[in-house]
Amino acid sequence: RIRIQVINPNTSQAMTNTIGLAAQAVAGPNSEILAVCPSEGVPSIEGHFDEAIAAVGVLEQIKIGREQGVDGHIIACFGDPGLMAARELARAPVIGIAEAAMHMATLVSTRFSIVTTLPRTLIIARHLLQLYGFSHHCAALHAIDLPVLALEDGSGMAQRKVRERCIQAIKEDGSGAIVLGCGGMADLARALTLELGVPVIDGVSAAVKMVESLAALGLSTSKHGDLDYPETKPLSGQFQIFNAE
Ligand SMILES: NC(=O)NC1=NC(=O)NC1=O
Repeated sequence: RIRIQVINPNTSQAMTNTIGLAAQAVAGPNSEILAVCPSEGVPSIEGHFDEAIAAVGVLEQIKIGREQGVDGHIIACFGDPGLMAARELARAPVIGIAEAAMHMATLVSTRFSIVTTLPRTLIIARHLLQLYGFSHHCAALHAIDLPVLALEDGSGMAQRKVRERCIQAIKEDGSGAIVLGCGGMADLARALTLELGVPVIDGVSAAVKMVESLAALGLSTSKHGDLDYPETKPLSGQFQIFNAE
């Protein structure tokens, strides 16, 4: 049996639920999903400032998961906030949903489009494309121009906008697949794939299957080199929780 910790880096319980259900829907019979979010932080992540705040909460959850002995961690925000820091802290694999969705998209298409939330977050997706080496795979990036939490307001407006943007991207971008650029869109991928007839990829479910694959292969985060545990030093104030026991 493996246990996968799925971290919603923002503090919105509704989005944590959406993300947890999407992870549960694809989890294998041997996998247990632990959906969590930071106890304090930012209700939604919509820029560099929010990401910096959220990263501390992600690291706190990574530490808790490590103490619980989880077999993998997922950072369920499209900016993959704190990913490399989390890999230093973790022993088990740590997968960000942006990297997971991008990797999957390259396996089923030559070029993909990204549909995300606010236009100002497009630069974060662009930075990740460069960091992961996928810039030339991404045909275009689109934003529905709604805040992240519009996905949880029950109106269906954000979901309709995502669908419209996907249809437009398929018509205009010359890409073969769509990557959904928000953890809160995780529940939309399967229906959109069926309706639109192209792979619409959610990073939460992609990451769950990647963690299961890594566990099955006996692979975990390398501690040889720059992802070794952080250097030991006396952390102060709110960060004392990270001091080695
Ligand atoms: N591009 C995004 O919408 N990023 C996100 N902000 C959140 O709070 N969750 C996400 O996935």
